Amino acid sequence: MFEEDPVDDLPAATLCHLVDGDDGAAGDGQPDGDDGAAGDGQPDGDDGAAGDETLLIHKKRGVGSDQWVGPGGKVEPGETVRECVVREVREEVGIDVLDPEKVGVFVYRSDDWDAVVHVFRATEYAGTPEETEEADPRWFPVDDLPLDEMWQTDREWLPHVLDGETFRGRFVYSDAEPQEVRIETGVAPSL
Ligand SMILES: CNc1ncnc2c1ncn2[C@@H]1O[C@H](COP(=O)(O)OP(=O)(O)OP(=O)(O)O)[C@@H](O)[C@H]1O
Repeated sequence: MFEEDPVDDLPAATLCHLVDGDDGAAGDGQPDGDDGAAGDGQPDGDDGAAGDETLLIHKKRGVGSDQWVGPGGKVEPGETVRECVVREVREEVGIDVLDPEKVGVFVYRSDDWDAVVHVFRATEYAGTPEETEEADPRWFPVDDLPLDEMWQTDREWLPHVLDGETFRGRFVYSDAEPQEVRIETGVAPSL
């Protein structure tokens, strides 16, 4: 899938999709939010009524600003992708992800930025997500994502990732519109 891309020469970036179920497994030992209020930094969930939720950020700046996206960012020199995703989630929303697992990878090409994006899924974290200069976090039900305000290609792979599947993809954008979309699911997310 990436034969045409000199992936070793592309900048690397990460994304984290934190999934919090209603089984009490995730979180920091505190009760999950129980008032159902959106944007309280707590997943709904310990009343058995809600399904899984995932943490998205409304990005205030940088690539993809003004959209909802998983927390993440660019890999720094000398850093592994796993170290990057842990650092970026801490910087952007103030929590520590404890069990990030790489579940996907995609090559992104556009008019002004190319990258290899490493996608992680996590279910365990410590702390409470908080708004920062970079990001406004909010929990969304996995079956009610704000897809109209996300990268268009997220809809191709994010439901698979939230379902625990792996994927590889290649997305070419021009004028903020996808021109080429290739995806394989159920494959090792190597690179
Ligand atoms: C179809 N294309 C895409 N779909 C979904 N997400 C995408 C993406 N292309 C880039 N991304 C993510 O966008 C962030 C950029 O990084 P960004 O936040 O600008 O970097 P970083 O936090 O290091 O910021 P500074 O450069 O220090 O400002 C980073 O998470 C990266 O994975």
